[in-house]
Amino acid sequence: MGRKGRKGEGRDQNDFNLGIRCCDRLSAIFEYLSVKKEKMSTPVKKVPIHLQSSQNRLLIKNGTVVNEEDVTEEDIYIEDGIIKQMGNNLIIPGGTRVIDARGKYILPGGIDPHTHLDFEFMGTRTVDNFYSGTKAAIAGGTTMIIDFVFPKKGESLLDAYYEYRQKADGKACCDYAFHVCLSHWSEQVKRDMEILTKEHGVNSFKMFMAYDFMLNDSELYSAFEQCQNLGAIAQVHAENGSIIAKNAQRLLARGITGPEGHEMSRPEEVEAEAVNRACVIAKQVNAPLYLAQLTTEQSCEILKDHVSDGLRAFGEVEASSIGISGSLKPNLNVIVSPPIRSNPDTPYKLMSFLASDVLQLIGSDNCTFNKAQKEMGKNNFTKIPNGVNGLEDRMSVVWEKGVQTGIISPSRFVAITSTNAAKIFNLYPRKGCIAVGSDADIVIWNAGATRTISAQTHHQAVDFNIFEGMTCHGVAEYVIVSGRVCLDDGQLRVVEGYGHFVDTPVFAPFVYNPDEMDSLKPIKINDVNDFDLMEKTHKIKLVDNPCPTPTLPESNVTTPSFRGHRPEGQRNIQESTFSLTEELDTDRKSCIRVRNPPGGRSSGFW
Ligand SMILES: NC(=O)NCCC(=O)O
Ligand SMILES: [Zn+2]
Repeated sequence: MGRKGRKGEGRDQNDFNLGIRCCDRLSAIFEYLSVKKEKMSTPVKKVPIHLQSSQNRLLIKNGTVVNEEDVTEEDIYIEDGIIKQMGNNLIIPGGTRVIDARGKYILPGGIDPHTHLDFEFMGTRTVDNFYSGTKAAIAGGTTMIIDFVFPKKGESLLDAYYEYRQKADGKACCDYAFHVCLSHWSEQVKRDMEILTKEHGVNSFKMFMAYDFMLNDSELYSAFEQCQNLGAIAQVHAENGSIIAKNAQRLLARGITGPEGHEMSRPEEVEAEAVNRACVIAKQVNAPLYLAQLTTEQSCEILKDHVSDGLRAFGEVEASSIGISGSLKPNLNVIVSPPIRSNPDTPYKLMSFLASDVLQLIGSDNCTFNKAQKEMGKNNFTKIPNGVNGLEDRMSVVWEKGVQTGIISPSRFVAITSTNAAKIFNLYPRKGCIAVGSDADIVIWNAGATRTISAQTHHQAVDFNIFEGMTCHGVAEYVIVSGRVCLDDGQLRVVEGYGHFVDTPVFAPFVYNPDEMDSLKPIKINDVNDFDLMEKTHKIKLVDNPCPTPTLPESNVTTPSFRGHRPEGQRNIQESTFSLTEELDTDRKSCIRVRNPPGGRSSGFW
C-alpha cells in the first residue's frame, strides 16, 4: 500500500474547516502543519530532506489576487507551504525570496478534477503517468489533480485503490486525490465503498452508462443510494451504451470503419438520454449527482431543468470540448467519449453554461495514447483507444475561450478551474482559494502573454497535442506547489514525489449542506477591490477588452524586492535548482550524512 491510506494518517479537511470556523486561525495553521509533517511517513521515493525543510519563505508582491468572489491587491507571504499572511504592509522575516508579480494575476492553482494517468484501457496503457502527467500539469498552472481508480471488471475496489496509490505515491509532483470507478455492482462493492470513504479518503464514485462495464439502471439506483448513505458524490459517464453498441454494429456492417464512425455512433441525443436518466435515478434516492464530461447544449439544458426541479447536481465539461469542438475533421487522435462534437456552436454554448453556473467546472479527461496506440483502431473505430490530452493546456484553453473572449471574468475562471472542484470534493478552503491558512498552491498568470500550444514544446509524454497550433493568451509564469516554486519564471523545476495524497472527506458541505458554506469562507483581512472596482481602477472591461494587463501601484511591503541574505546555515528551497529525478537521486545521497534538515528546524513563526 502507498504511504498514506489508513485512517487518521492525513489531515482531515473537517479539522481544517473547524479551525477556520472558530476563527482560531493560528492554531488551525499549527495543527495543520504538525499533521502535514506526518503525511510523508513512508514514501516510496524520498523527497530530499532539504525540500521538506520548514524554512520555505516566499513573498509574492504587487500582484492582483483573484479569488472566486473577489479581486484584491495584496501581497502574499508563504511559509512551510502555507499562506501565512496577506495584506499590504506585511512584516516578514529577512531571507525571504521575493517574486514581483506586478501586472500579473495571482490565481489559486488549478485543480483538474478528471485525469487518467498510468491507466490501462482498451487493451493498452496511457503514456502519461503520475510523474509526466503532474509535471505537465504544473507547467500549465494546475497544482492538484483528481485521478480515477479504475478497477477491472470484477476486481476488488480496495485492491484497485492500493494499486493506484502505488502508481501515484512517490511519483506525483503535485497533490492528488482519487475518485473510484465502479466497473460492476455487488454487495462486496457496496461494502468496499464504505471502507474507502471511512478509511481511505475517497468521497466520490463514478459509474458508467456506456462501455462493456456499464451498470444497468437498477445497479445505478443502488450505487447512487449507497453514495447518498455514505455522504459521497455519485458521478456518471452519461451515454447510452446499449444504443451505441447497436449503432456501431450497423455502421461497421455498412463499411463505415474510420474515426468518423465514432461520433456517428454516439449522437448528441444518446448522451442527452443518459443525462436525463441519471438525473431521474438520482432524484429517486435523493443522491447528489456529478455529470462528468458533458459535451452538448442539450445535455446542459436537461441538467439545468433537473436542478431547477430541486436535484442537487453538478456539471463538468472538458477542455477538449471547449477548445476544438467544431473545428476538426474526425481523426484517430481526437477520439474520446463522449465525442468532441462536430457542431461548431458547441464551444460557445458550453462556455456560456460555465458562465451561468449551469456547469460548474472544467476538467481535462486527460487520457493520453500515442499515435501508434491510436492506430489500433484504424480499421475499426470501436477499437481506437479513447482519450485525449488536456492536463497541461486546460488553463490556457479556458482562459483563451472564456476570459479572452469576454464570456467569463477572471473570478469565474478561478471558480471553474479550481474553487468549485475544491468545494465539490471537500477540499475547500484548504485548496481552491488564496487565503491565510490555505495551501500555497498558486499561479502567477500573465494575461498579456501568449503561447502557441505544440507537441514540440509540451511536457506531456504523448507524441501529439489535440490543440496543436492554438495560440492562447494567459501564460503561467510562476507556479507554486505547496510553497515551492516549481515553475520559476517559465523554468520547470518539479520534484518527483513532492505531491501528497489528499483525503477527500465525505459530506462535503457544498454538496450536502450548502447553507454551511458561508461559515467556511476565508476571512478577508484586506478586501480592497471587487470586480466593479477592478473595472474602474484598472480599466479592465471584460467584454470590450477581455484580457488586460493590470498596472498596479508599488506595494508598501517592507521587504526588499531581491533575494535577501540567508541566515547562516539555512538553505532555502526556493533557491534549489533540483528538478529531475536524476538530480534528486544525487542529492538524496548527499543528504544522508546531514542530521538536521539543511533548512533548519521549524520553530513556528520567526
Ligand atoms: N473519456 C475517454 O474517452 N477515455 C477515458 C475513460 C473515460 O473517462 O470514459
Ligand atoms: Zn475520463
